[in-house]
Amino acid sequence: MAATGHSLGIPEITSVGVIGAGQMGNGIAHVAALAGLPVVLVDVKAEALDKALATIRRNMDRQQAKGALTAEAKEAALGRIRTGTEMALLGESDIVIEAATEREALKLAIFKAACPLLKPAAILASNTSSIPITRLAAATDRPERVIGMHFMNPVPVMKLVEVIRGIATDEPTFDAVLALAGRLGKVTAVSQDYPAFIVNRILIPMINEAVQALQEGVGDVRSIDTALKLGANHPMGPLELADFIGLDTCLAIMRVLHEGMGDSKYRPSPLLVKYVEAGWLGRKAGRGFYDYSQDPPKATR
Ligand SMILES: CC(=O)CC(=O)SCCNC(=O)CCNC(=O)[C@H](O)C(C)(C)COP(=O)(O)OP(=O)(O)OC[C@H]1O[C@@H](n2cnc3c(N)ncnc32)[C@H](O)[C@@H]1OP(=O)(O)O
Ligand SMILES: NC(=O)C1=CN([C@@H]2O[C@H](COP(=O)(O)OP(=O)(O)OC[C@H]3O[C@@H](n4cnc5c(N)ncnc54)[C@H](OP(=O)(O)O)[C@@H]3O)[C@@H](O)[C@H]2O)C=CC1
Repeated sequence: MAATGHSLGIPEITSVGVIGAGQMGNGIAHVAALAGLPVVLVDVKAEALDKALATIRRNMDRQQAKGALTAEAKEAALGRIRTGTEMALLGESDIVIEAATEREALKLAIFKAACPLLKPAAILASNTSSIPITRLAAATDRPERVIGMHFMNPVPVMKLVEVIRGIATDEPTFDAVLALAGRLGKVTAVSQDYPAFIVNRILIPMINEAVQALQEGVGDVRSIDTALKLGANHPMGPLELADFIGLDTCLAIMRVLHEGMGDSKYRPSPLLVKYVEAGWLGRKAGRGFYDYSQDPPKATR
């Protein structure tokens, strides 16, 4: 492990820990392992880890089929990923990137539990979509080494990492994370620590508006998605994208915006709330605005 030589002694990042093996956690593990970094992926459920490893292999197979990856490079990358349900496994990681469910109380509990197990110099990053980094940092023993490292979904494909400094985040931590993002082949955009940062401050209210338009009957699911795909050249319609992100995550982000900005223009659409209450969370649940038990998926309204 090479030292960077700055006064706080934060090491150059040569190993990565990831907490939460859902769609984002598996993507972050994927790109870090492909960049040659040893990765430890931790989740509360062993089944989530098995599923994540299968997803990573499937996505790497796809890259191999396209000629972007050799079989040897794929096996080497997969061999760099260790998984487990114990957070103590993160004790050797230079950076730990938290990618658990978008719930502030859960993230605060994870940060509190993780700190005593990490190297004193380890950076603690959150992939949160919306929760203030300063608030998460304040729950730790190292607020200067806490930072937002917000990857986009699907991580292996999307170029951007949004980097968010909390009020206490120091320069070496910021620099180390910019360097890591570069090593992962990503381009960074720096956001101030305001609710939902840049991408989701703009993207999620658009999705919420699409759900509101659906609720009001302005158009059905297909009309709304077709309108934005062909009318604004979006790769996915807003309802298809909401299903892809996860409706629980979209709702959690709208709630952070609503509370954090104190402005009624951010109120979540009641129909979005109803879908989440029904457990229709999108692709990961098999049903959201589309029903994925059918091929092609069938619009639900
Ligand atoms: C909520 C938050 O906090 C922040 C967010 O992330 S918001 C969400 C941001 N993401 C988006 O907006 C995604 C919008 N959608 C898209 O860009 C595209 O639909 C998509 C890239 C996901 C898929 O594109 P597509 O053309 O429909 O599908 P497909 O042709 O199968 O895939 C395009 C490429 O991505 C690759 N790909 C797709 N999913 C992949 C995955 N999970 N892993 C690895 N590669 C993947 C494909 O192999 C293909 O690669 P090539 O270009 O080398 O051929
Ligand atoms: N979905 C998206 O498009 C994007 C999401 N994000 C952010 O990334 C984070 C993860 O989102 P996403 O991957 O979509 O969510 P998922 O629901 O796919 O995955 C979250 C994972 O975290 C696990 N988890 C829950 N509690 C713990 C815990 N205490 N310790 C370890 N793991 C835990 C969950 O397990 P279980 O299922 O058992 O609860 C699940 O496996 C969120 O903060 C989200 O806002 C950021 C960018 C894009």
